Amino acid sequence: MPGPTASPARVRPARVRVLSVAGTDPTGGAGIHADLKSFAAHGAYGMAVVTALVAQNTHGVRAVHVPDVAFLRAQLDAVSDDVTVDAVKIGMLGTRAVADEVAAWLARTRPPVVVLDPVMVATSGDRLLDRDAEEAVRRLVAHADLVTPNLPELGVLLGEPAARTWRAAVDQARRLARASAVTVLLKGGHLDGDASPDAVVDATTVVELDAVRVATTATHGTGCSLSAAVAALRPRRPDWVTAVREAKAWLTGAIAAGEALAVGSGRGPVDHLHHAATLGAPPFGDEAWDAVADVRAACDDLPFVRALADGTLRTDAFEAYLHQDALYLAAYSRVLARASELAPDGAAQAFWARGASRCLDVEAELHRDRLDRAGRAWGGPASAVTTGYTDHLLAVGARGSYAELTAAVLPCYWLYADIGARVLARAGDLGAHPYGDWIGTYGDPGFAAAADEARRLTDEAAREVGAATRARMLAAFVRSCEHEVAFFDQVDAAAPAPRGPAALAAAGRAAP
Ligand SMILES: Nc1ncnc2c1ncn2[C@@H]1O[C@H](COP(=O)(O)OP(=O)(O)O)[C@@H](O)[C@H]1O
Ligand SMILES: Cc1ncc(COP(=O)(O)OP(=O)(O)O)c(N)n1
Repeated sequence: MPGPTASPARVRPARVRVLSVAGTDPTGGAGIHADLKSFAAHGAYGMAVVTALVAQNTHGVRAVHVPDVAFLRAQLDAVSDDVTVDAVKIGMLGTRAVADEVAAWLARTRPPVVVLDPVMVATSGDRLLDRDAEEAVRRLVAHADLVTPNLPELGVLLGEPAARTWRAAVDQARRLARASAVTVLLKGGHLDGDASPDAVVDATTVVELDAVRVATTATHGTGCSLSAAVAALRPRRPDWVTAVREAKAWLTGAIAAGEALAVGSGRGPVDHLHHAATLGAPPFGDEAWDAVADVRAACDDLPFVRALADGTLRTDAFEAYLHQDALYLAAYSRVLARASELAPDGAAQAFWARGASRCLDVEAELHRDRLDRAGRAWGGPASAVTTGYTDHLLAVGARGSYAELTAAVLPCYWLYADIGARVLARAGDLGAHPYGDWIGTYGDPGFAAAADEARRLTDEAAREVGAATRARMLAAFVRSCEHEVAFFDQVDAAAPAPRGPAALAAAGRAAP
């Protein structure tokens, strides 16, 4: 019977509400304990229903007690009668009766996201699922959206021997995905070698996620922690691949930090909160802005910026700058499109996509309204400075995470708007100014609002990353600010006028 306090659908919750249905680990490395830490590490509100009480530690399992299924049902119903569940992660089930009870509850309640970690045998070799329950777990796959087997578990789900190679395992995962209409997160932790790849496999596609194997003893509960992280992320991420990629990057960091916890003398747990150094840290934007105080101060004294503001900049120097700006914007548009592709939600995706489109409009305007009218052949190559900047952005886009990319693209919004505001203030009467119409665009409230939103999205992304990624964000931001300054400085406003890109090339400043 629905309880009187069921959450009203119209209230938008501050956090996603994620339920773990799993066994216990009193040393806190696996089972519901690991799941709840993973949920918290990803900003979710965690809940737990216990399927089995397990006396275990970092060396192995000593005893398992499975309470009566009527009590399991009471726990499950107590949650779902009262709380809106945004995602469920299912772990250790223990017995056939438990697996069937959970399947019946899923059929009744139909949670929007169901992740099934088909836990069968702990890495210590201890069984966590009765042999006669394997068929019940196979039936449970039909209720799941994502199933996360390791290599031996995948074999059992198919009723086949475990794959001995990664290729054979991917083939098995594809067959399971097709037969059960489920997405499979195939985990490669049991492979030999230097890599620990995973793959997200559905009926038509295989996306392999590479990772180096961390040399460590801290791998207890890795499978629990990964599936819980994916369940916590999926309601806020556009697809499984995005959620898994993010969860796996986090898990690799958690594994690397695990031994430092010094928990137990066997195979120890991972550090779920390895990114805790960034919890409670100031907003990324505040830290980043302080870090580039020198760079910002240097901007106002650049000959180009001074000459632009006081109107003494030569026309052809200004046009050479605009030509490079047009080339830059074409590449920057692609980088913003990549940010849109990686964005965690629809609003961020739309924001970066609008930015990408706007860059192309501005690039076209530059040619239509200024460069083509100037009558010179502005078709030459990007300068070394422009290429250096765009290569940096494209590299972060190709290799970095969403958070790093937001930090790399932010200076083009924020630092540019900041410099522009001071040029505008120094320029005086724009009607009498030779570049008044251009400088006037620095006061565009639409651009200021876009810069604010880019900063807000970057702060938001920074709140979800660990210390190492935040450091890479800062490095990417500082590097982009340095490129912004070099970009303004590439046309020497004081020297005899360069004749467009050909002159820049002749001076040894253009890209080959
Ligand atoms: N030493 C390691 N270094 C990096 N990643 C690892 C390591 N061991 C396991 N993983 C990762 O941990 C996750 C759990 O993998 P696996 O050990 O295969 O599952 P389970 O814990 O269910 O047996 C996977 O993402 C896997 O790639
Ligand atoms: C209660 C409980 N559930 C699951 C496991 C298995 O954990 P897993 O993440 O698969 O990793 P290992 O600990 O087996 O490496 C468990 N031990 N206890």
